[in-house]
Amino acid sequence: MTPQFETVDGRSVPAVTADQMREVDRVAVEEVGLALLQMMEHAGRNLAEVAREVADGGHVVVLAGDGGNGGGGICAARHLANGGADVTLVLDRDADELTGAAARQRRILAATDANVVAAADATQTEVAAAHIRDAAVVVDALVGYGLSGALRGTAASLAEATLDAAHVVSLDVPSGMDATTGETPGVAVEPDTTLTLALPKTGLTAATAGDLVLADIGIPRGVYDELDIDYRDPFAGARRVWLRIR
Ligand SMILES: NC(=O)C1=CN([C@@H]2O[C@H](COP(=O)(O)OP(=O)(O)OC[C@H]3O[C@@H](n4cnc5c(N)ncnc54)[C@H](O)[C@@H]3O)[C@@H](O)[C@H]2O)[C@H](O)CC1
Ligand SMILES: [K+]
Repeated sequence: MTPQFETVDGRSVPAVTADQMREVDRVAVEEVGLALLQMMEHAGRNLAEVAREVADGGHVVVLAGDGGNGGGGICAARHLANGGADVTLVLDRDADELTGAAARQRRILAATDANVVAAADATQTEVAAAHIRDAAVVVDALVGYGLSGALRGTAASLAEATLDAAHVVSLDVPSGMDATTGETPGVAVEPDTTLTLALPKTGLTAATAGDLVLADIGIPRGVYDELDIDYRDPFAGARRVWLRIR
């Protein structure tokens, strides 16, 4: 049965599959003119605020992959560093292997004093695991709704290391979980908090998502109307709202 989502004051919020969310992104960019980096900035800012609240001055470790999810995580690392937080970015590959928006975010981050670990080999993955163990909060931005099959390689090792972390905040969905079905074909992050973007994903459950927060990334209602998604603004002027899952 598909879970039902509502705000804490009882407003129902529709859930979308990964394919529907890809369509939302496509219409937002191609037909409405929003840029991916605009939406990502709102994602990263919201994520940084949530991580900062949990960290309460402690060390924040941001795990990032090469897709849109990783780009949002790297953007959050910048906002955390700008605000004076003690932040380490852990990449699941060499920095020069990043592409697209993630590479752009990495380039901008270089102008901050954030610490960066590229977990491209076993030694660096062990360094990253030690950071994860010592962190007040770990931000999981390895993979979002673009997951394909069981989590592999360094991303899988880093996800495994988060299972002992003090507090994990996942971006959009827990990495390793299928955003549409909620299935975990291999290792998956088990977050305390999930910050999901624009609309909740159908695979999120109370058991897998932890506390669920919905972040506004600036998508106008015309995008949802175009796709016949029954959207009633859940934010009421706030940047993010807590959701209940039934
Ligand atoms: N409007 C929005 O919703 C926005 C969403 N954002 C975030 O972007 C992701 C979706 O981005 P996409 O690039 O399509 O995919 P992902 O980042 O989720 O994943 C691609 C990334 O993951 C690697 N990967 C895939 N499967 C595996 C696997 N089994 N093992 C290891 N690695 C895997 C793949 O190689 C790529 O590197 C969405 O969830 C949001 O979080 C934007 O940030 C803002 C706009
Ligand atoms: K994630």
